Amino acid sequence: MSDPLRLGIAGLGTVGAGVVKILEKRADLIAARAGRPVKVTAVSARTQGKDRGFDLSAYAWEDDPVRLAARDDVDLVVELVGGDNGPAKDTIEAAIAHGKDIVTANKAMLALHGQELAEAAEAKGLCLRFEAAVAGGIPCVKALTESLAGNRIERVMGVMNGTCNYILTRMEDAGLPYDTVFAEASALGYLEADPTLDVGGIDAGHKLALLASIAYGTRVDFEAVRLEGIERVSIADIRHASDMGFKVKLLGVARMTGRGLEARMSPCLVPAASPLGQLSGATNMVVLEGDAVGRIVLRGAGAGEGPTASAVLSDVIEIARGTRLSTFGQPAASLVKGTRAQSGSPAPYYLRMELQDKPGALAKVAACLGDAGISIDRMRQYDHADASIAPVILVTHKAGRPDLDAAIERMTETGVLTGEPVALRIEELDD
Ligand SMILES: NC(=O)C1=CN([C@@H]2O[C@H](COP(=O)(O)OP(=O)(O)OC[C@H]3O[C@@H](n4cnc5c(N)ncnc54)[C@H](O)[C@@H]3O)[C@@H](O)[C@H]2O)C=CC1
Ligand SMILES: N[C@@H](CC=O)C(=O)O
Ligand code: NA
Repeated sequence: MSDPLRLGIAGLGTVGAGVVKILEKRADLIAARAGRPVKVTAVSARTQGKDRGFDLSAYAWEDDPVRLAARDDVDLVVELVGGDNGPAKDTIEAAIAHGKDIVTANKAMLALHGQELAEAAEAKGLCLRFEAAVAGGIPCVKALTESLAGNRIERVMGVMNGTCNYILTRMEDAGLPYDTVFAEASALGYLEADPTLDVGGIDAGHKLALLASIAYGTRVDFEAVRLEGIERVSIADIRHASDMGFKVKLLGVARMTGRGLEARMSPCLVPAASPLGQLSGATNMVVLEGDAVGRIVLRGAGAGEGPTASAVLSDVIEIARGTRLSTFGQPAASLVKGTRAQSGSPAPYYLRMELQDKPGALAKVAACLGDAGISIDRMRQYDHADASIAPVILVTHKAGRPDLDAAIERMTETGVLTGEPVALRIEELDD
């Protein structure tokens, strides 16, 4: 058997500890599949004296992950420190400077700095791989990069933040308001240290930006992703959506249009009976559509020790086998700067608003939509405890988002609204 591949693991938290445990438990199986042993030689974390479920004394210790990346007995650096800058980025840069391949799960850093890091690594003939960074255990990066390499990718879609999907499905199942379920998610340890990353759609936006780069051969452009979080989705929206045969999902969609790259991560209504509509709890789903293959639906755990470590190991074993793939499926230097589509394709929208309950209020709202060229498909006024307020649900025919935003602005100017309307796109999955 060939020489071992020697790993330096930076970060021994949920994912890093999971990687070490699988490498210890499945050493023979991994060696057989890789054609050579895969061994951890050195590790780094903030605290050394902590029980992580394995014997740390078997590995050399470094306080500083940058020093770990420079060690002569490390061939491949596994970056599991996290954060879009600071020690994680320093570690990867040090690995590149010292000629080491890199595997990371760090979507935030790659979404912001992936282009420069991939170019720097590839300029030195090194691999920088990131299967765990997108939808954790779901092998969507490899599916796009390898299995679907012969396709023109028509659309990439998905639910890529388990925390948001947990919150939305729990609100529906238990009939609980957003704030209560958010507190539950926090108590369960689901939320990132900065919860806005989850509920603001940022974490999922990072993941979509990475998949879009592979799918369309464009430089990673997180700024191109139009982001909207789930904070304003209410139990009322979830119930109304359900009455109409829809579920509310934080949905990411990327597609290349004649107007440029359309990429958005926002709460949308999707048909309840579709695979995306059926997705419950913290599970993720990635839907890939290729011109030759058609639609592929991948469903599984997007986070957690085992699933994320599984994805990290898929990259480690790929490199151990001698397979050397570009980070984004083609040389990073050949990725083009994509044009950003200024707005998404037209779609029907669900609108919930509260009006002053007085003559002519609804007519003014309808006129604002009509003036913006938006036609109403369905409308419903429902009961409210406060008799001075009239809550209204509207579903529009297909409309462009800029037109809808202009109409909402004009509605606000009329003074008949008692709060900011909620507008949710109804995603047409089969067009
Ligand atoms: N936890 C999960 O389910 C998933 C995590 N990821 C990504 O994997 C990466 C790691 O995540 P977790 O394991 O959850 O994080 P964690 O917070 O559990 O662990 C981070 C580790 O890095 C170490 N660390 C932090 N700063 C350090 C420094 N300056 N020097 C040395 N060590 C330092 C900590 O001591 C800890 O061992 C992140 O980029 C995260 O976004 C991706 C998918 C899922
Ligand atoms: N916060 C993320 C964790 C994995 O990326 C999520 O909820 O999906
Ligand atoms: Na993945």
